[in-house]
Amino acid sequence: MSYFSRLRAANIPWLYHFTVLSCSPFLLHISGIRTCLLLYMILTIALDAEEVLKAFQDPSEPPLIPHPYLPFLGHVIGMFWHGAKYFDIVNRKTQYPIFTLQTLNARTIGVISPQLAAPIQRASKSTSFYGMILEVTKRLVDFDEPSMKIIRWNLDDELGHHEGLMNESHDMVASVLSPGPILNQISSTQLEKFAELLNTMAPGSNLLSISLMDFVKRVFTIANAFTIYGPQNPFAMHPELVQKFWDYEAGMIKVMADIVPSITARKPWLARKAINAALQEFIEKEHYRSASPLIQKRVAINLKHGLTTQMAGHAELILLFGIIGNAVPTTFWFLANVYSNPDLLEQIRKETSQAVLCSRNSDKSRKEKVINVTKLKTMCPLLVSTYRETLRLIGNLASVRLVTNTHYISAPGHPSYLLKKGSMIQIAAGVIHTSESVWGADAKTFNPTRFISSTTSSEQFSSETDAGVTAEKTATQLPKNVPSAAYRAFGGGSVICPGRHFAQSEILGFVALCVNMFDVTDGNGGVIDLPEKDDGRIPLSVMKPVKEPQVVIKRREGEEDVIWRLEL
Ligand code: HEM
Repeated sequence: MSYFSRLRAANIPWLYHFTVLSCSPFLLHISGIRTCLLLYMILTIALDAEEVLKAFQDPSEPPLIPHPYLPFLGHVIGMFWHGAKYFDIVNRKTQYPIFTLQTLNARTIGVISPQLAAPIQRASKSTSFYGMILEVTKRLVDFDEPSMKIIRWNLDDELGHHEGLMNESHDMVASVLSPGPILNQISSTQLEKFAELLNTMAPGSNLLSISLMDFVKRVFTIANAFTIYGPQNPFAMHPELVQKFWDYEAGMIKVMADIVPSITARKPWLARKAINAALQEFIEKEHYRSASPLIQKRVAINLKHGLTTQMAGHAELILLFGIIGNAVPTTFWFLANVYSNPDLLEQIRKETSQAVLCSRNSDKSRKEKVINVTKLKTMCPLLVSTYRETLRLIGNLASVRLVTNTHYISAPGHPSYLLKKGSMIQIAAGVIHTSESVWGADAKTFNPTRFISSTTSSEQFSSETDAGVTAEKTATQLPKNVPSAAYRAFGGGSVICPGRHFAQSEILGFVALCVNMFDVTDGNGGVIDLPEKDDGRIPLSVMKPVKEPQVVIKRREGEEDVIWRLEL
């Protein structure tokens, strides 16, 4: 199709333009014609520009969807207004597997098809994750320009080798958090810390009245800080920072907007200042020397490449967010899904009892129960499947990539698509996770058995530990016929979340411990209501609830004096 035919076919009111142009000389004076034509030109450019861009687009590019009322700005406002839901809104109208949105002077490519997501996340040589997130990170943690220069150096191997701070740090994090002895050691410390904290939270017949989210926040922040950052971590040295971290987390978008944040985002901005100061102290006083290998190596890399102690401290803020920012809301939803459904709770209690070992403590005065997390992964398919299903329905964080080299992608059943250098890609996890064509007619509903396979030979979900024990039913990575790129809770490709193995152990262990230790009810002793998901925010992590439920937590009857432990 020639450019001319494409222009003719575009959604442009040619008759209106022709009428205005041909009638204005007869209706207006010379000076009036000039003003009129000027106004007309501005209006035309403004209103039809995206249609013209669409007509001149390379036919192999993902089709451009012009905004119906407000070119250049309309889609940007839509994304801010509707958050991750915006791709769903656009997709419902167009049903394209991949499309382009003009966002100011840039192009955002929305990917709705998991078949096309697969080659995109594989093309790590022509796309960049860091190219998209570094500017956001700079604003989030308050990096200065000299640090950004160090961080940006050879970011995507553009100098032909794999050196540089980000490359070294990425490879180190991926290696330390991969299945193996270091990860096992970190996970074991974390599980022991969870048990130590929970044993003291609602002891004996005491009742703990608390917001369910605050309960998870408190335990996860203290335990993760201890496990990853060591006994002299900033939260142990300054306990008031636990609340401040979450004050910051709640206002990250406002801080990131960076419009006089000391006024427009005062609470999160002040909270960040306090945490950053404590992180700087953590580096300057060398408290990281007693932290996990992950932090010891990370700080060493950052200092070696020339970050100041202050900036090396700031750098930890983004990792802290990576460690607890997703794990906390995920655990909240996992608990909410289980405690709001008495049948599921009963089944999970029964199933996890297989992984509980009973004994007596050293002086034989109290009963001790130990939950083995390796057994949870291999013998408790319902627990594992509920975890994965929980993540499927709350994981709407788009995988973002910047196209660094113009290239084609292809996938079975689709034409080849041209992705041009400079375009920003967003693989729309939220849309893919709830697509009926991918997950079946019940795609939008919670089905805790979705990831259970009835065959004994199916792929085991547990990858990091010895999966010697097989159950009759096993939790599978994916239900039959669902392509692997359709499960996007942890992203995909070379930057797939390196913390996913750690997250799985800590979350399965924590939830199994809670269901075995506690009854969790609403204020009147009844079953808690499942809160509504807030899917209208710009997501930086998995979805949050619209309202955080208040709950009452107490030890299960007959179990009041048991000492609980978790082991890997
Ligand atoms: C349920 C919990 C978690 C979820 C849902 C989650 C999700 C994600 C997602 C979606 C990404 C982006 C990947 C992409 O765009 O392809 C990511 C990256 C990352 N996550 Fe996680 N995450 C979780 C827990 C953790 C934990 C516990 C850690 C650390 C111990 C961690 C460390 C990281 C890091 C360092 C990255 C950046 C990867 C890179 O630079 O290559 N995450 N995570």
